[in-house]
Amino acid sequence: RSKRAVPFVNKVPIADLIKHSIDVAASELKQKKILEESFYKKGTDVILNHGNHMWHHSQFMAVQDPTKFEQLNHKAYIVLRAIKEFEKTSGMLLSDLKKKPGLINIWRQLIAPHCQCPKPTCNPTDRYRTSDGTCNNLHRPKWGASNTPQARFLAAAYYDGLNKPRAFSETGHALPSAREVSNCIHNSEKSTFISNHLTIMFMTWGQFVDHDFSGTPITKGFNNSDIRCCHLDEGSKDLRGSCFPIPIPKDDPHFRYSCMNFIRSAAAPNEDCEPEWRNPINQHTSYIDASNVYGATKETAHDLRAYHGGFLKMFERGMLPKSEKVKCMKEMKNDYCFAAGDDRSMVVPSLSYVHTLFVREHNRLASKLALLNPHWDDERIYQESRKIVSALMQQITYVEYLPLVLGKECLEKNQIMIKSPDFDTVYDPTEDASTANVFSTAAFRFGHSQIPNHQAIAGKDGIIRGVLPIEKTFNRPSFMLQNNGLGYDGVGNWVVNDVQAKDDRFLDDGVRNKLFLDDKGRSFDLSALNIQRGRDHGLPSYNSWRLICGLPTAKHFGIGPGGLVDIDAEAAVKFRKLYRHTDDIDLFPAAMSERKIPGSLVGPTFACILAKQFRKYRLGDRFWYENNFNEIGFTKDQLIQIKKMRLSSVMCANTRIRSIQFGAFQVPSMHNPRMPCELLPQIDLRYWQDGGHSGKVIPGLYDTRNLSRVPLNPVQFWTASTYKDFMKDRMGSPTRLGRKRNEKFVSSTNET
Ligand code: HEM
Ligand SMILES: [Ca+2]
Repeated sequence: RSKRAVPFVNKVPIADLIKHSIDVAASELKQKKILEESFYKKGTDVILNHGNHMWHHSQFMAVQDPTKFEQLNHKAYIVLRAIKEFEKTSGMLLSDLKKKPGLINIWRQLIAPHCQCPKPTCNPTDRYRTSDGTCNNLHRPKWGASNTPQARFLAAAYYDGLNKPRAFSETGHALPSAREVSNCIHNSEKSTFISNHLTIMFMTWGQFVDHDFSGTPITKGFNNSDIRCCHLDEGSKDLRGSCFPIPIPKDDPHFRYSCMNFIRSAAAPNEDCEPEWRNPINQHTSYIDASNVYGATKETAHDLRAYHGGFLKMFERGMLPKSEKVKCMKEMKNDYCFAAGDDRSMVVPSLSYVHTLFVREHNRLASKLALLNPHWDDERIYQESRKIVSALMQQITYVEYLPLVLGKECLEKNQIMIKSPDFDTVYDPTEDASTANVFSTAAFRFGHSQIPNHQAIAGKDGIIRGVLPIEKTFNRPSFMLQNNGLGYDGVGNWVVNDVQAKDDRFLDDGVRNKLFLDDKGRSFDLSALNIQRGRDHGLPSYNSWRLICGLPTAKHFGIGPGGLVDIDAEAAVKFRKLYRHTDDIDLFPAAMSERKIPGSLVGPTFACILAKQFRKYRLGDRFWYENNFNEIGFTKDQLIQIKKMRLSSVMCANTRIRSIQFGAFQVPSMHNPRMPCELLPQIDLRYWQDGGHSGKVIPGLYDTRNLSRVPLNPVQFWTASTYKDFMKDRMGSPTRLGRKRNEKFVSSTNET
C-alpha cells in the first residue's frame, strides 16, 4: 500500500499541492529576476576589470553557452523552489516524493510547461560521436552529454536536504572555515620536496584530461555580470542563494582581508525536471572524446572548424586560433587570446601547450588522410581525424597516465587496464559514464598538489632558459607567443624535463596563496576553493565515502582502530583541532592526507572514487576506442596502430622537439632514455586508406612535421633578471623549490 501515491494531504488533493508549488516557484522566478537586476543596478554585481583576481576566477568558471546555461538555471530554480514549497505544504520530504512513481508522473506533467527540453533523436547508424555527447547511449541519449547535471555516487548532503550548502557540524556549530582548514592541512611552508620522477607534463595531462570530462560553471548575475559576494549583507546573501563566501581568519598568514569571494556553481535540472536536489552542471561531455579540443556543443565545434580539408582553425606558426569571445591578459603588442574547445586553455602556459599540440595533431592527421583518400570531403576528414584524436586521448590516459596514478593492481581489479594489443569490447550500456560530482569536485583535484610554483621555458637540452612565478602567467598567452611563437617549443622542452611538485597533501604557494593574484595583491586559495566547492555541491563528508568504499570509518580522531586509520598521527591531530565531530570532516583535505597505496599517488578513498569513475568512462562509452563495433569502431589494423602511440610520439610529430624520452610523464633516465624522434612509434595511416592498405609509399606521408624547422635560439624575453627577482622573492619565505632545483636554475640562467 505504501507504494501507491498518497492522494490527499489534509483533504487537499496532492496534485493540487504540486500544482500550487510549481505556480509559486514560477512566479517567484520572475521576482528573482527583478532582484538580480537590482544587484546589478546597485553595483554589487559588475563586469569585472581585466586582471582582477575575481575576473580570472570568473574566466575559469565561465559559461561556454550562455543561452543554454540560463535556461538550465531557470528550470533548476523552479524545480528547487517548487520542492521547497511542496515540502512545506505537504509535510512530505523530497526523499518521500522520490519513492512514489505516481506522484513523480503528476509532477512531470505539471512542470512540463516550464520545462521544454527537446529530446535528442538518435540515429543508431551514425558513425561518429555527436559534439555534445548525446546519443552515445542509445537508450539514455543524455547520459554523459554536455550541459546535463553531474552524477552522484552518494545521496547529496545539503544542509536542508535540497539546496543549501553543507555548512554545519553534526553538533550544530558552524564547520571550520575552508581557509582555516587549508592553512592547517594544505599549507606547504615546511615542505621542500619535489617529485623525484614525474614531469610537469604529468601534472599538465591531468588538468588537460580533466577539462575533457568536466567543466562546472558558476552562477552569473544580471546581464552576465559577475557576482561579488563579499559586498553583500547577510540578508541579501540568503535571499540570492548564489553566494557562499569563505571567511578568512583574523591571523591569516597571507591574506590581509576577511572574506574570499565564492560564487556557488550553477544548477541543472534533471531530465524532465523531475524532483531532485541541486546538482551542478557539467558543461563538458563526460566521455573522454577530446571535447576540450573540439568543443562540447555543436556551436563551439562549428566555430573552431576551418571548413576546408577537415582542418581546425589555427593561427600562424601552428598556434591556437584567435578568440573574440574569450578574454585574456595581453602583455605584448602582438598578443592575442586563444580559442579552444575549452575556455580554460590559457590558465597556465603548460596547459595551452597541450591544447595547441592536439589541434596540430588533428590538422596533421587531416592533411595525411586527405593525401590517402583524395575523394574524402571536409566532413569525412574532420570526423576521421577527430576519431583518431579522441582515441589518442583515451590511449594516453589509460596506458600512460592512470597506471602512474593508481598502480597496476588497482587498474586490473577495476577493468581499467588496457591489456589487449587490439580489440577488447568492453561496452556495457547499463553503465552511465556521466562525470560524478565527487570525482570532479574532490577526487580528481588530487592533482592540485602537483602544481609547481613556476612556469618555464627550456632549451632542447632541457636546461631552463627562463622562468616566471606561476602567478605571473595566469591567463597570459605572452609566454607562448614570445619570439614569434618560439615560447611554445620552450614550454614543450620544459614540461618533459622538469619535475612537478610532489604528490602530498600540500598545495604550493603559487596556488594556495597566490592563485589569480592581481596588481592589488588580492588572490585566491585553491585548496580553500576545493573544500568550499565540496560544501557548495552538497558533497557528503569523508566518513560517508569511506563507508561506500568499504573502508573503516572514523569514530574518533585517533589513528588506532576506529579512528583515522589511513592518516598519519601528525595530520590526525590537526583534524582533531579543526573539526568537532568525525562525521564533519571534508573529503578533500582528509583523502589528500591519507597514506598512499604503494605504487600509486593516492590513498584508498580517492583510489576507490577514481577507479569507479574511470571504469565508467571506459565501459559506458559506446565509442570507446577498443570496442569491436563495425562502422563506429576502428578496424583491427587501425587499432593496433593507435595502441602503439604515446604522448611522446605526438610531441615528436607536431613540434620541433628532436629527441624525447619514451614516457613523457617521467623524467629521462636509464629506464626511460631520451631517444631520437625517429625511434618512437608513429601511426601508419595507410590503414585508413579506403580499399585497404595498398602497401604503396605515398609521398609526403612520413615527414611527420608540418612546421618549417626553425632552430630554437635561447629565448630572450623572460630574462635572467626576471628569474632572479623571482628567486629573491621566494628566498624570504621558504617554498617547495628544493635546493637541487635552485642549483639547476642558477646554472641554467648563467648560461643564457
Ligand atoms: C596550473 C595548474 C592548475 C590550476 C591553476 C588549476 C586551477 C583550478 C581552479 C581555479 C579550479 C576551480 C576552483 C573552484 O572550484 O572554484 C579548478 C578545478 C579543477 N581542477 Fe584544477 N588547476 C590546475 C591543475 C589541475 C590538475 C593538475 C588537475 C588534476 C590532475 C586538476 C583538476 C581539477 C578538477 C577536476 C577541477 C574541477 C573542474 C570542474 O568540474 O570544473 N587541476 N582548478
Ligand atoms: Ca569530453
